[in-house]
Amino acid sequence: MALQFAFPSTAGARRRPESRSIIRPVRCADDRQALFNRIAPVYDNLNDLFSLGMHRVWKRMAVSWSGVKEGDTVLDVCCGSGDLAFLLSEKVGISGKVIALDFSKEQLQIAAARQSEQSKACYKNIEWIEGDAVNLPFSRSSFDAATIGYGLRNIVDRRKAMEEMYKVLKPGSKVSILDFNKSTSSLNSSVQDWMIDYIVVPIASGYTLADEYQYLKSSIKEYLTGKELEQLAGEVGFYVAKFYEIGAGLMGNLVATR
Ligand SMILES: C[S@@+](CC[C@H](N)C(=O)[O-])C[C@H]1O[C@@H](n2cnc3c(N)ncnc32)[C@H](O)[C@@H]1O
Repeated sequence: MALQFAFPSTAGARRRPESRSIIRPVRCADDRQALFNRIAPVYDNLNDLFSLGMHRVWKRMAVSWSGVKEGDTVLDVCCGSGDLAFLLSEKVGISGKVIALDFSKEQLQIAAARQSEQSKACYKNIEWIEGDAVNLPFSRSSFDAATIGYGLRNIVDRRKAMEEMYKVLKPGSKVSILDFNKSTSSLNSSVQDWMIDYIVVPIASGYTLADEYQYLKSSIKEYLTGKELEQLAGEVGFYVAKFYEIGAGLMGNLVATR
């Protein structure tokens, strides 16, 4: 079902009345859905700030690794406010189609508002779908390529999400999975921890979102290493899976071919 949204008010972050010092454990899908709804108003600006704009480069790399071509029908899972979907639509052009799915209504509202502010014709063929990555509402073998940016780490049942992506991809097509790298290098993980503790969380606390961004650290610790991601993709049925470290090893991208 395509979502039709009115323009949301994105003027300023929605502030909660008081800052909380207790870190609420984020354990289940419902917690995560609420978390992504809460951070939606500031998510894009904070991404630019924390990565000094580099997330845009990594997302371009992820899209290019997906092997997307003009005229393709492609899927972006966990689309958030739409960065990867917009990049994909530039690749598929006006003869292609982008389906972008997320379970956060607020992220989707921002994505739809961004779409209506843009004049590029190709952006018109993005359809926003509210749905769950572990239960994709599409037929088997419907997509020529898929992406998922900073999404898989946040999904409780990652194997199911991988199975779902495998199911909806056409044979021979690829999924490109961009996320933080759960590095096996203690230097890399110390740098990630330091950046989260001393840059990300203090800035996020200015928006009363300290807990939400503190979750980043535990989510990386609970994520999979590049080797584990390759292994999971193989177990699910992808016949080639290759993990690339990018961003000085702080980020990683798995490319899996069905
Ligand atoms: C960190 S954001 C990434 C957004 C976007 N892909 C980007 O790279 O900017 C993660 C997104 O995944 C979505 N998400 C997490 N778990 C999900 C699930 N099970 N089904 C659908 N969306 C999910 C969240 O709502 C959120 O918008």
